[in-house]
Amino acid sequence: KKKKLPPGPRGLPILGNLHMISDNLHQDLYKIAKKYGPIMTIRFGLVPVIVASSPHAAEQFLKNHDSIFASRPYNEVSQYIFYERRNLVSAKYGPYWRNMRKLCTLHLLSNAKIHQFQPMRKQEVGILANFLKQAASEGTVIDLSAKVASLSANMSCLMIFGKKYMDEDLGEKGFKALIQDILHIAALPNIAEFFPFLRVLDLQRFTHRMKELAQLFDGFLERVVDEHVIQSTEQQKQATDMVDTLMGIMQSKEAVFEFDRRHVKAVLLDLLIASTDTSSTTIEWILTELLRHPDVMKKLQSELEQVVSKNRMVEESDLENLQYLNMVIKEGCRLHPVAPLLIPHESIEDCTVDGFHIPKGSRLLVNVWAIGRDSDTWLEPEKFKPERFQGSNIDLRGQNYELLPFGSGRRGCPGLQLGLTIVRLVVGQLVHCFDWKLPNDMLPENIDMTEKFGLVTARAQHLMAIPTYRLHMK
Ligand code: HEM
Repeated sequence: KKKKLPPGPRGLPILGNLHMISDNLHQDLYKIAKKYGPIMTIRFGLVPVIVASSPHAAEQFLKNHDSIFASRPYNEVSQYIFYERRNLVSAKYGPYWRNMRKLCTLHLLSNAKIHQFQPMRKQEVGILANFLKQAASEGTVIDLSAKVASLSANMSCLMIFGKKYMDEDLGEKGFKALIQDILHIAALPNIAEFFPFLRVLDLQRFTHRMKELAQLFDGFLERVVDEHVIQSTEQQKQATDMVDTLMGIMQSKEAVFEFDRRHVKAVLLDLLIASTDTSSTTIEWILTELLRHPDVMKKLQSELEQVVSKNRMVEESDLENLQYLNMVIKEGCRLHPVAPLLIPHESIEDCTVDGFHIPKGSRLLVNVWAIGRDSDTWLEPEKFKPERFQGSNIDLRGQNYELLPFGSGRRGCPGLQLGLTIVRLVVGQLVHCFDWKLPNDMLPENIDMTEKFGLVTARAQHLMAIPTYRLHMK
């Protein structure tokens, strides 16, 4: 008896459904799923891809069959750039991933570690606020996307490497553009992966670019690690940043698995790439929605006035008391999950989901962008309305399958607590300290909302706005 695969559009010979895919993969899959249903199959070349597009489907894969779908597919980016998959993000499901994940959650992303970097976050957000205060007095238009990206890169560098690195420190294109290059290239369909026999031709010049990026980042990470080795021998310093922590683990030989300099570099690169653009892009989209909805901005400012007062800035200790801010963030993440298809998962054995046969080695994409727009789940899904979370216990930590900006289950984001703290603090501070106006009398409804798809999907156009300082403090 033939096993029943999930339905899907008929593919072309060899190409499969690749011809149906444009620049915004998540949007294309959303449209295709409307016809074929919340669990569907498409083919990228020779590779079967299962797409989950409803809360129920997400729960099936990420909870009920979590251990079967907890692996990651092979890809050339992790092979070339992430030290032959020695990082956490692209490690296969198994003992190596389990040990790595434990190491990261226990030593690098624990609550104690997050707390340790709190003064640094306060200082960096303070520096940005001072810059904006000056710009406000001069009526300058601010490139908010660029400012938030720099803030996030600075916070990531200070936490991971112990110091800030500037764009000039990495290649001609600069630090932030190169991180975006990795995220972009990692998300694009790579012909060499779908048609292994075409690999040698490198038709898209991806392999060439990956090797270039790998060399640039490796040179940079070598320098960072060397600097730390010199400092630790000269000053006997305590572990203060994540490089110190990882070097300490490497030297103590306490890791129960092979852990050498390549592993240290792979984890450092993982943390840098996983933390920088995710946080800044989430903030960028939420600020965009606030500028598009002045009434929501006003309501949030009034909450901030009540809880914090206009006599001081927002502190991290205020965050728990800012209920409306939390609703704004949930609503922003519902409409703009920055990883719209999560990171691809892969099944490690055959299984049956909702009566459909899913063969071993299938790629799984969970379209959380589509789930956030599911009209069976959300009332008026296209509208930005934080009030929909009033009195609701839907949270974004992975227990509620209608809202999964951080994924869920074994491969869910281990940096959730840190990422959420940064997003809440920065959005809260920028809205509390400043009123924001669009340049050239632009109307809120005219803000361009085009997306640029990548592993992290950002605004295609930078967000520009003019601040006015609004606190009573000098
Ligand atoms: C707002 C900020 C962030 C968002 C929205 C976010 C989102 C995500 C998503 C959607 C995944 C994939 C889940 C899956 O495949 O099922 C993920 C994985 C991951 N994230 Fe985050 N993330 C954020 C911040 C961070 C931070 C700050 C760090 C660390 C410093 C981090 C580290 C990781 C790692 C290491 C993984 C891979 C986990 C694994 O494969 O086992 N993330 N994140």
